[in-house]
Amino acid sequence: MESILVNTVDDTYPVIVGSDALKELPNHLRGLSPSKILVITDTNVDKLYGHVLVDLIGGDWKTYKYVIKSGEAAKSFEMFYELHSYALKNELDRKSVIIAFGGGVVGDLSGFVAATYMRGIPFIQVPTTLLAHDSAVGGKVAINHPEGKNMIGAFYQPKAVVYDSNFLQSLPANEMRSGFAEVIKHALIRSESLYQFLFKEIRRLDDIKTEHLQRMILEGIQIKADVVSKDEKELGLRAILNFGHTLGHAIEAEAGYGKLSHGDSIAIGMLFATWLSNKTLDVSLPYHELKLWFKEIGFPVEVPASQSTDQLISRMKKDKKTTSNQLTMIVLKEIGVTTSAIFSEDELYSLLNEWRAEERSEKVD
Ligand SMILES: NC(=O)c1ccc[n+]([C@@H]2O[C@H](COP(=O)([O-])OP(=O)(O)OC[C@H]3O[C@@H](n4cnc5c(N)ncnc54)[C@H](O)[C@@H]3O)[C@@H](O)[C@H]2O)c1
Ligand SMILES: O=C(O)C(=O)C[C@@H](O)[C@H](O)[C@H](O)COP(=O)(O)O
Ligand SMILES: [Zn+2]
Repeated sequence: MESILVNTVDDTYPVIVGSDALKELPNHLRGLSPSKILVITDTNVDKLYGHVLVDLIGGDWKTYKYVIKSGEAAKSFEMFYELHSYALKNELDRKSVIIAFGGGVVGDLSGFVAATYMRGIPFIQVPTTLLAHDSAVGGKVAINHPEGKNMIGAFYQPKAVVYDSNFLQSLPANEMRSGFAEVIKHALIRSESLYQFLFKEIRRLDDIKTEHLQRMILEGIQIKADVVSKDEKELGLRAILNFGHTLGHAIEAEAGYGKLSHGDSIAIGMLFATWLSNKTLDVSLPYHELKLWFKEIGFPVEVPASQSTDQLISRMKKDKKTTSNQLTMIVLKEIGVTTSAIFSEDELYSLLNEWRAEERSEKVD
């Protein structure tokens, strides 16, 4: 078992990682002396593991459980309101603790409820997806708006993250792929050696060796923890964690929440950002190698044909990194080294169109 620390302005918290990490949860709860506990989970996780968590903590503390319908649609204002009503009905107070037990959807939603209930109560992340090696760490909590991803939210750090890799054994293939996109992101922005390792060893996701999985989770979390510890509220450096997300979020929202996974969407976004790096900086990143690898893994590698460049640019304009109509893209100077590039709406429109046209013509050739 490993413990990685995240240092924030107000606090330092551990990310406990490993098989059987879950047994550390009661210790962390004891440290918080909760008056009550609210476990928020989703229908799939509850079916598989609901009893495990309740058996572990239910004897020691008055515990409530709220099960949301699985899927991205739950990151909604309605569900946020519903959870607040449930917490009020059951008289949770300021010493109550929320446990987010699930993937990034449960984590983002529950974290935002914790951030806002009575102006903030403690919460612990117990992630159950590969993607959540990213989402559970760093305190970005949010719900979606039809206009855009994570538009209503906060920076609100958990008291601890307990990441038990045993949960990943039941994760469906498409969800492993979605999480793997964020692992690749962490490598591309911060670690050439992690990228080389992933590229060499991981050609398919249904037979990942345990030690390979452990390595990618640990290094991914270390990268995330390091960036967040240096820039908790995205005043500068943290924006690198958004590599692939400017286009990726636009694609995800345009498809309709839950239609295309977060990871699949940002995989397309990362390909565009890599192409854009080659096009606009004096660099030659292995774009074609990356694209072929993505295809082999099963990622979509193009923007859905039904989405127009117009629609996408209008969504990208609303990205949180945009200021005064200038769109910011995180690009790569080399693998493991990023910089940011600013574009006007028209410039980015032309570049996105050019990339899409090139991809179409390559398919025909
Ligand atoms: N806050 C952040 O920093 C951050 C970072 C990355 C992504 N995100 C957000 O995370 C969300 C995506 O998270 P996700 O990919 O974990 O999605 P998710 O929470 O929807 O989980 C994916 C699916 O897997 C199921 N599942 C979860 N754990 C399981 C398990 N152990 N076994 C079997 N099935 C299981 C879920 O029920 C769901 O159907 C998006 O909303 C994205 O915007 C947030
Ligand atoms: O932690 C961060 O910072 C990230 O950008 C991580 C991303 O993987 C994640 O999808 C995040 O929710 C995106 O944030 P947003 O600010 O673009 O909504
Ligand atoms: Zn992401």
